[in-house]
Amino acid sequence: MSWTTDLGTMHERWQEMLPEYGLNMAWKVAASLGCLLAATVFVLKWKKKRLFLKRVEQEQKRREETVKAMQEKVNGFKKKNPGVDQKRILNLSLTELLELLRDGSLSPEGVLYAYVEKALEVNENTNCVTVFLTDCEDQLQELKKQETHGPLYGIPISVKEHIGYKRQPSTCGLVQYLDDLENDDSVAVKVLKKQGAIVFAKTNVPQSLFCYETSNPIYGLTLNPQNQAKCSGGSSGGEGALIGGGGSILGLGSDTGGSIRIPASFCGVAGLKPSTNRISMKEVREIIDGLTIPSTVIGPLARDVDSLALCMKALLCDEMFKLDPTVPPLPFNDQVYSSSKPLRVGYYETDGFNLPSPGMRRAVLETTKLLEEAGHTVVHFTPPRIDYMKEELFMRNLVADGGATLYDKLNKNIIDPNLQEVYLMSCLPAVVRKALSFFLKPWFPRMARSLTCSLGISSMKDHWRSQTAVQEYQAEFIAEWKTLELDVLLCPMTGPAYNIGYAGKLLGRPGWRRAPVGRSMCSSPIPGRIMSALHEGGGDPHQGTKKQNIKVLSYFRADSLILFQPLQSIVDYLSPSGSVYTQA
Ligand SMILES: CCCCCCCCCCCCCC(=O)O
Repeated sequence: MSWTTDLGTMHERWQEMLPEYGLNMAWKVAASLGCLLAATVFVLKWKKKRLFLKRVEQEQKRREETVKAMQEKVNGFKKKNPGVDQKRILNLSLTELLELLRDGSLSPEGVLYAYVEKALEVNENTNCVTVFLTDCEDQLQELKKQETHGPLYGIPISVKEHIGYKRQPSTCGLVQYLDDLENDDSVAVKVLKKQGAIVFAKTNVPQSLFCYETSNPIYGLTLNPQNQAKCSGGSSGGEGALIGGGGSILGLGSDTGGSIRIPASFCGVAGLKPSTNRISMKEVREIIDGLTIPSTVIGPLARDVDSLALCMKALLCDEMFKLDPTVPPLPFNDQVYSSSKPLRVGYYETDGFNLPSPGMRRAVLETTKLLEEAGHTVVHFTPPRIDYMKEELFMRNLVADGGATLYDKLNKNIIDPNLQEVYLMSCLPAVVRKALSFFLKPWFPRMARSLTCSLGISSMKDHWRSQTAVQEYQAEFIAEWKTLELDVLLCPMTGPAYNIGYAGKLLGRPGWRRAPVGRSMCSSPIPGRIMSALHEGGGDPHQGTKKQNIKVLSYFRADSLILFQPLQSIVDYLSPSGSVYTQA
């Protein structure tokens, strides 16, 4: 064989091998790139998790230090003042406590440390405090400088975690906000201080606030103070647990779709969701900035209805109207509050969408009887088109961007187990949600509708249409209300408290099924608790009407919480009961 023939054969063989060799090579390169990519993703994820956990660990340490510092302050005070009767102080109602503070029988220090000591104990049992505010001694000094005693003189108060407090983060349970310390107090906190209150703790929230189970990867899970197998509800679950356990006499929470009302119900305390922008939202962190329908509002939680009214009276003052001129300058209407005129009370046991628990249904009916015996007129009320309101109006507007903002906020975090489903839903591309909705429709019509609503608003035209639909629904609700000439509406409330893990699960599955939640998710009711809620309303302050129209009927001993709602509150939030989205 000649030299040239050799070369020719080699060339031919090379030509034959090339495709195979090239293909093998391509596979190898692709596989290596894939491995590299996977390894990079893994390393980045691992790094992110490590950074996250490190930052969380630092925050937990900081939190522990505030616990220790507060314990030391309590010990120091008790050593110097051995005669202070903590038990007596804790048993006083807010009105009684204020009286004794004003006449000097009790000192603000004595009251503060009695509550801090109890709060430390409740926190130990329920994990409800995110941070103790160790500057409370400075606040006591400031209080001494005040010339007159404000309406909350010497009252220790707790606030929900996302309500701004200077030099503290407002995280909403999200790690990216841990280093974003507030430069100043929020308006609500400034007003509380001005009125004589001592703010001593910030309380726990669910991750992102969009959940009815108070749990997040930074501060952990908050338990129910009455029964540790139960959750405290959310999103003001830290407040509910602290007040329900006796560690605070008054607190501020916030509510978009039940976040004051549900923890109040679960923890056996009273709560008020006031009308939109009644209390300033300045320097209160919101998850979806710019969300106006539905809107978030700050409101008080306390042991009884009188304390809620007292807190509202104190907050609705010139100081707040001056600090935040967007808040309508309407003071509390005491005349309406203390009126004993018989009322026309509308009621319903179920809104036809959410099934009440048996205890709740019974409580509503027993309450109607008590109201009649007390001389009020009770009329049955059918809330109009609740499924439409909850799905098309509330849900669609809440996630008008299809969940994109929520996804952005959660994405920087380890996702709390209670938020997994919501997170997953917000990750799903629109086309997948549409397809899922289509296939699920015959078997799970509610779930299918929820998926469609989770797509949000697709265009400006759609947005205006949705706003009009909200206005039309409000008009429909008002018309129904006026036909029956109602003063107030008595509604069932979500509760009794759910076992741990269930309140969170409900969020990702709005409207999947009509499950007998009363039986499957709640077990025994909380016996003999005083539970009540009150709602505030009146003419639209922006339109210059004068009535503030607070109605407080009374409170009742029942095994379930009852909700009283005057008209404005309902129309404001499109939410005729606190049980929105909780019992699907
Ligand atoms: C695409 C994402 C779907 C997200 C579903 C969100 C459900 C919203 C529940 C509303 C919770 C409101 C809590 C509150 O009252 O502050």
